[in-house]
Amino acid sequence: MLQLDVKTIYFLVGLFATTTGLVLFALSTTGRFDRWLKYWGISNIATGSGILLLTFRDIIPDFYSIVLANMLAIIGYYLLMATTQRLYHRRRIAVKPHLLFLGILTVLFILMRDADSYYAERTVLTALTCGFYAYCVAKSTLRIARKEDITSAYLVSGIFTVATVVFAMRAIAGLTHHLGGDSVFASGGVNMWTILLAAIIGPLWNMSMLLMIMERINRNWIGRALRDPLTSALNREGLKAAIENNSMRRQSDAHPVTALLLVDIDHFKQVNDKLGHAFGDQLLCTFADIVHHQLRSSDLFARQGGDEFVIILPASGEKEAQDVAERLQNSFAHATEKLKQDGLSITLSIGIAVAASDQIAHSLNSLMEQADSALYQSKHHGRNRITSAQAA
Ligand SMILES: Nc1nc2c(ncn2[C@@H]2O[C@H](COP(=O)(O)OP(=O)(O)OP(=O)(O)O)[C@@H](O)[C@H]2O)c(=O)[nH]1
Repeated sequence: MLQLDVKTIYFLVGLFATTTGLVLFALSTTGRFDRWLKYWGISNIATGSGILLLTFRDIIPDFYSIVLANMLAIIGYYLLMATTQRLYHRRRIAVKPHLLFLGILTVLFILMRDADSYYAERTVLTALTCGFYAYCVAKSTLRIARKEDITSAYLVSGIFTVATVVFAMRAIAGLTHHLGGDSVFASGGVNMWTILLAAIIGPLWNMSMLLMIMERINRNWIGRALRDPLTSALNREGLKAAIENNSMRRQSDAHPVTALLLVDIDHFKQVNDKLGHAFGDQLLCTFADIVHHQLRSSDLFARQGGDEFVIILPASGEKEAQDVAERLQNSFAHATEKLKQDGLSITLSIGIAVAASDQIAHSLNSLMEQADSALYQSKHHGRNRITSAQAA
């Protein structure tokens, strides 16, 4: 019959976290990963070695098996929070308030290095601090899940929510003297349950973090393959893929028509010739920003090539398309006002075509042709115009 005492479980949990951390850290030194992998590796090493040190109680001095052990566990959680914050914000993270929190706790722990007293207080403090960081991880991974539509980030967030609850239980048990004994290795009460849960949660969160990062990288690459790198508008492939997505079909019952706008910047070549290619690039980005601000989340925006763009407005007819076209012309005229000083009058020519929403995926080419003829009419009649295919 297999018999595991609490100390052995602690040892195994510590060993697993430390070795996982060492592997992650070794990988991070290859320079092939962003800094988050280093944080994640060190976080595992710190938490794991803290737990391992705990199991050497009575073998090594109390300072190492109590003060240092608890501090390492807290630092490990802190770095885990830093990892997920870095993943969320991508750039810098706000470290100062957290370092202050960590500093206060360090002082408290050093005041409590007496092995035989303050066991419950120590447990409460460690549980509250680690619980706080686990809560921060749950919150930032939930944000990643929602903002970037990453399913496995929900899993990470769920696991850390459970971890937060486990730490809260431990803190409450410490405060109400229900820890199950006066040592961290007591095999009764909440103490036993929390270490068992930690043994399950540890491997699970490492696995789910890995899944989250893989899914994120995957989405990032797919996103890049379907977008124009300069303006972040969809490219042709991206537009096709988005149309095949059933979002437009879902809306077709309530709103049977979809409008397509083909937009071309007038005299764009003159911008390149007079102000340089880099300025031309900037103008394309300005136009893309204006469009991104004007459109609804269900609308599609793609770059056809050069200075020509496509906008698809699901659940919109002729009238809505005209309104959007006019708004774009006005905003663009406002944004390019200063170019008049350089003798450049940069405007937008637009062609509009409308089709039944449930036909859009099949009739995209013919709709494009209609919008293209309408755009040609806009150019032909002096530019800075909006022409509908029905009128053309
Ligand atoms: N800066 C920059 N220019 C580009 C890019 N792609 C295409 N172009 C330039 O865009 C210009 C488009 O010129 P045309 O198609 O003649 O259009 P236009 O000058 O706007 O003339 P009209 O459409 O007739 O008003 C060309 O000079 C291309 O070299 C790009 O990514 N960046």
